[in-house]
Amino acid sequence: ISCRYYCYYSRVMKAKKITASRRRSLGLTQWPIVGILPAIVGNIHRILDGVTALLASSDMNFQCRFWFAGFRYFITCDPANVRHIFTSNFENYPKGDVFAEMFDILGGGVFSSDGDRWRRQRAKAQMLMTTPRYRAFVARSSLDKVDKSVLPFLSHVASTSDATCDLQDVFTRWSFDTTCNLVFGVDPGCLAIGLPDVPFARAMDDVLRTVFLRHVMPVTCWKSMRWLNVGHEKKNAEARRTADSFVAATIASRRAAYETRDADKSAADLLSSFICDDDISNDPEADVYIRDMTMNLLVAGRDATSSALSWFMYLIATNPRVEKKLLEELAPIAARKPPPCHNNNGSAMVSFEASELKNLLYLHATVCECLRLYPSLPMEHKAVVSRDVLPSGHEVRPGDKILVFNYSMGRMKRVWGPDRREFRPERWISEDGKLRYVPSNKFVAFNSGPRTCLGKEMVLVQMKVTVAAVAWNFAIQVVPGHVVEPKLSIILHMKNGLRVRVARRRSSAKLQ
Ligand code: HEM
Repeated sequence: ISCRYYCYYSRVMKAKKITASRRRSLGLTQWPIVGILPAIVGNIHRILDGVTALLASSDMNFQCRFWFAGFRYFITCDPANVRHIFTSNFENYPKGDVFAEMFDILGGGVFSSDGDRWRRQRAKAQMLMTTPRYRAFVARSSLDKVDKSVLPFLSHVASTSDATCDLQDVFTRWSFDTTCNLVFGVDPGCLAIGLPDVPFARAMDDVLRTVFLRHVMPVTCWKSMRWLNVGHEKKNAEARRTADSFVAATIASRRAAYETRDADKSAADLLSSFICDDDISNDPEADVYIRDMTMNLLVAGRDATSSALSWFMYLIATNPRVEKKLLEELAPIAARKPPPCHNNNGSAMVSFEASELKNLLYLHATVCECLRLYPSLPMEHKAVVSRDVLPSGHEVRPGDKILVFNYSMGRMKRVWGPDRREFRPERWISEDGKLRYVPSNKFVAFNSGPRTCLGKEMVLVQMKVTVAAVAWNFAIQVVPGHVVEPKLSIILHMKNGLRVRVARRRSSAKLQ
């Protein structure tokens, strides 16, 4: 971001009665010509906490612009504005063309499209993802993956001499395999002892890295690089070829299987459902539609889920009080399982069915609390169609960009109270022991309004099945000295991974 950063942020600050000394304490001195650009560049490594501090001091909203490029940004984490932008005046705030271009990997799929196209894609995906058959498939395959991959892998790590691994890498592999299986009905086997290199997974990493760089580079710059086919844009083009050929080959072989009647008629993965759907199959553009839809679900699901799992295990490992309460909640279910081989993984390890975990209040509260503090998508991007005045009193105009900071929302005193920085699942439980209702414009981890995450129910099942089994069977400890901090990315990954020491729990030690 090598530009003069002009903003009328100072006017907003003044309006909000923020003193110059307070601004200086945030490192936000207004310099002549360059404005607060030095502060932004100097804090780029901690941009999420920097923006959070700024939002906390400016009543949860501020506005700024890059004059040289004609960009105006409105930055917010105000629940009233979120309700307005995501729900009450939804039609005025699409994702916009720039977003669709940055995410060109998604084609015209549900995640990046707007208007009627988005509506049709969403309705179709929602219909297929909410059937009892698909829900049962999610529950079954999540448990299967835990039994056959996650527990054996961690057991192997625990038996090695240093017993350490990067848990974030484990969950990214887990998530890729699981999402591929749910979307394509194929498990690429990324999470296996030896951690094999899978070209499709590597290609998806390269593509998403490029999407992030497109968010932080001037548009003309990355577009020129794309045109010249150099740097990360060149790598991206190669990665897209790998990803597209995997998807095209998978669609072609599944279609062939259906045509020769070799296909597994009981398959519940989304690709099979799309191929069997008459509306989609009769469309002359069916393969493009299926390619876009499946690629969108893969991109939407994979990294968000692995990020959530990594932060969950980090929070449990560093909060023994919460870990103990979770194990106490799981203990009666584990006790009901017949000894000595408690489940279908052939070992003495215990795993839990989705149906057994469905009503566990503390487990649910812990997942929500984790996503409050560490939402997998730390910010969201909206365009403005016509002039509007937001509930905060700020005016936005066509051409403005709105960035909603989900990460900051979870850290606002006015939204979550003075203990907002504490990891305290109890805040989700009411005095009468029920789950407390929290509106989605305040808990934005899964978005709010008509574009609410389509994978929400599915991911809650996957997360609970996985974290319950890992926490019950293994004591996870962050390797001393390992620094855990957010990475600069569109997904809230950990910059240095999550280096942990893994030990099998003895039954007698589980509740100590
Ligand atoms: C912990 C995991 C997840 C989190 C925190 C999460 C969060 C979100 C958020 C914040 C959005 C809105 C993004 C935006 O508009 O820019 C979104 C959209 C979406 N998510 Fe998720 N997601 C997760 C997992 C999944 C999974 C596993 C799937 C399905 C495979 C999925 C499918 C979608 C889809 C299709 C959309 C687009 C909805 C639309 O625009 O109408 N998500 N998700």
